[in-house]
Amino acid sequence: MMADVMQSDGAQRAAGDRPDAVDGGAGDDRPAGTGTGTGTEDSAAAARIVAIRERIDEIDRTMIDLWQERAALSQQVGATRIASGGTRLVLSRERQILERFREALGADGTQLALLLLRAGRGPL
Ligand SMILES: O=C(O)C(=O)C[C@]1(C(=O)O)C=C[C@@H](O)C=C1
Repeated sequence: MMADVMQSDGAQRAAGDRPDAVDGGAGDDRPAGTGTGTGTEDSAAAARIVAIRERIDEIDRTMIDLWQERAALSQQVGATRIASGGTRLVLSRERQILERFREALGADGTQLALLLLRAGRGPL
């Protein structure tokens, strides 16, 4: 939550008039730790945000677990291949993965897949 902004005429700007304001950002001059941290002073909206955030946090935990599992599996594949005299990388496979993420998520998918690949096999 941000404190309402006092205008030069002494009026306070309404919450809906500052959609670009940032809770905890540069213009937020309230003491640290005050407010609900939801970005709104409307209690019903704040409660809904807190409820939705529970699922967001659950999704984030799952994604972190999956990220770590994938990296470990990728390292196992690499170690298996190198131990058998094979190559460290298989670029044709990496291209398939990059394409899969690009098709599903667009340009951000490509960036995500690059990070995912680096987490497993290390930097190129
Ligand atoms: O599938 C493989 O062959 C892997 O080694 C795994 C992986 C990946 O993280 O997906 C990592 C490195 C390779 O260049 C290609 C793909």
